[in-house]
Amino acid sequence: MPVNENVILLDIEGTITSISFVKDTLFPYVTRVLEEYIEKYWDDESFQQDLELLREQAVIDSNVEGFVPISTGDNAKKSVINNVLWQMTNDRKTTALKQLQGHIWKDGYESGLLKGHLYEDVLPVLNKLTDLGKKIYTYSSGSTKAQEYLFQYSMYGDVSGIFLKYFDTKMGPKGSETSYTNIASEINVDCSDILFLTDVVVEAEAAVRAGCNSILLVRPGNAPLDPEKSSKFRTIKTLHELLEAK
Ligand SMILES: CSCCC(=O)C(=O)COP(=O)(O)O
Ligand SMILES: [Mg+2]
Repeated sequence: MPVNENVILLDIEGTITSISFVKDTLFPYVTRVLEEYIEKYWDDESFQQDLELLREQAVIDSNVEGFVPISTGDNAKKSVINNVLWQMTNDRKTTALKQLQGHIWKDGYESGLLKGHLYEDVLPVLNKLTDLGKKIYTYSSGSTKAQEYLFQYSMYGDVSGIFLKYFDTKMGPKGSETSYTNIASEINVDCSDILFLTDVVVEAEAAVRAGCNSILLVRPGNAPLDPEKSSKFRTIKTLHELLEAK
């Protein structure tokens, strides 16, 4: 069997989806519609929950350099917009930002403006792995809703059925070992039965510290890997290599 582990846990951006789709399509979409979205949904319960998370995050962030506070009263909407834009400029992976982004992308996917990008090897290989009895999950900084929309409205149609469950930063940050033990206990397997695929060495290292195995993806447009730090890991260019004998 080319892959020993029974669980394949996939990072999204830089692993099965291009970084360019996230940075040049998804993020600019949020920047473009943010003001209109906040005006339209301000009083909705779903947005008020997102706002509560953003306010909680703002308390945590108050000492971060360049922090943009969220105010109450007349300036509240403007301050939320500025806080979100500040977080996005710094590519922060806070659960609060990611939850809001996921909700904003929903409209874009439903209107057909956004189509989730997947590298062409992803579906054939994941289908093959599923046929071999492997269980497929994702773990991304993007919220579980953002992940679900990306697969539901992908460039290949609705492919969400391939994935048994999506995990996000509610499991913990991707550079933290405990996030991987949390995921293992959520799906009731031992870490050693999980193969985590990612483009980021720090994430691979955290997964390995937790007892998982990890392989690095080298996709076009990814940041170059540090040769020394990445040398401990197998690197592959497409998922097809998972099906080849090692
Ligand atoms: C699920 S698509 C949105 C991706 C995103 O917002 C992000 O920050 C990428 O994180 P990843 O952990 O998939 O590299
Ligand atoms: Mg990634």
